[in-house]
Amino acid sequence: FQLPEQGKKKARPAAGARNRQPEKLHGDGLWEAEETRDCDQEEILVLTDNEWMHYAAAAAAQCQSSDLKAAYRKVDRPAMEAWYMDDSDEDQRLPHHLDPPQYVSHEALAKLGVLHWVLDAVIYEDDPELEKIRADRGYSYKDIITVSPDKLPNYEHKIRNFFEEHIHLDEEIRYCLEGSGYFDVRDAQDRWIRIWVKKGDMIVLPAGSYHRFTLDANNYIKAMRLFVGEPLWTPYNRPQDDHQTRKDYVNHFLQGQQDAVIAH
Ligand SMILES: CSCCC(=O)/C(O)=C/O
Ligand SMILES: [Fe+2]
Ligand code: NI
Repeated sequence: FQLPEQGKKKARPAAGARNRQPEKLHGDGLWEAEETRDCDQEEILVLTDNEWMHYAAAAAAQCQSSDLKAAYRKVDRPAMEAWYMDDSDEDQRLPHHLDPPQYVSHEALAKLGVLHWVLDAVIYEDDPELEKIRADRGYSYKDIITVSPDKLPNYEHKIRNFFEEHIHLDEEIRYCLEGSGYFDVRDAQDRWIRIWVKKGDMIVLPAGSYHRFTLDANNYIKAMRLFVGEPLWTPYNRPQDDHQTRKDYVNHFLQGQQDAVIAH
C-alpha cells in the first residue's frame, strides 16, 4: 500500500456506503482511499474492510502529523453505533431500536464517561496503539474471555448475571477481538442506551455507572478484559445509589446534565 504524504491525502468511506443504513456499513462494506499525489493527480483505491484496516494502521504508524494520524484513525472503519432502546420484553439479543431509531453520538457517550477507541484487532497481540493506551491508563492486567453457549463454562448463569443492571467499583474495560455484543448504559435521565461493540472496538465504562451486557443474535464475542492492578470483577446490582462509587459517578458525570434538563 502507498502511505500518505503529510497533508496531501484524504480518506473517506465509499460514497455509495454513506447513504446506507448504519448497520450495513459494517462487515463487507468497501472503502475508498483517495490519494492526491500532487495538485492535479488523484487516485481512488477501493479496499475491503480488512485491507483498509491495514492501510489506515500503516498510514497512522508512519505518518508524522498527529492531525493526519487522527483523521486516518477516525475514518478507518464505520463508527461504533449506539442508540436509545425501546422497552419491549422481547429477546435481549435483538437490537431494541426505537421507532424511528434514535442514535446516540460519541460525544453524548463521552459526557456519560464512556470512552471508545477503534483498534486493529488482527494485531492485538503486538499492537503499539493498544500498548500505549495500557501504559497511559495503567491497565496492567489483561485476559481474554469468550462468551458463547459452547465456550463459556456455566454460560446460562453468567449471561443472566451480565444482564442484571449493576455497577463496578472500577472501570469496566473491554476490547472486542472477535464477534460482537451489546453494552447497555443509562443516560442522565435514566434511559437505556445500547452500544453495539464489534471487532476492534475498545470501550471503557466508568466506575459507578449502571450498565449490563448481552450477546447479540450472533451469540459470540471474544473480548480482552483489562484492569488496573489485580482484577476485581464483582458486580453490585442496582440499587446502589448510596454507594460512594455511585455517588462519585453521579456527581462527576450526571449532575450537570440533570441540572440542565431541569433548567429548561
Ligand atoms: C464481553 S465481556 C462479558 C461481560 C462482562 O464481563 C461484564 O462485566 C459485564 O458487565
Ligand atoms: Fe459489568
Ligand atoms: Ni468513539
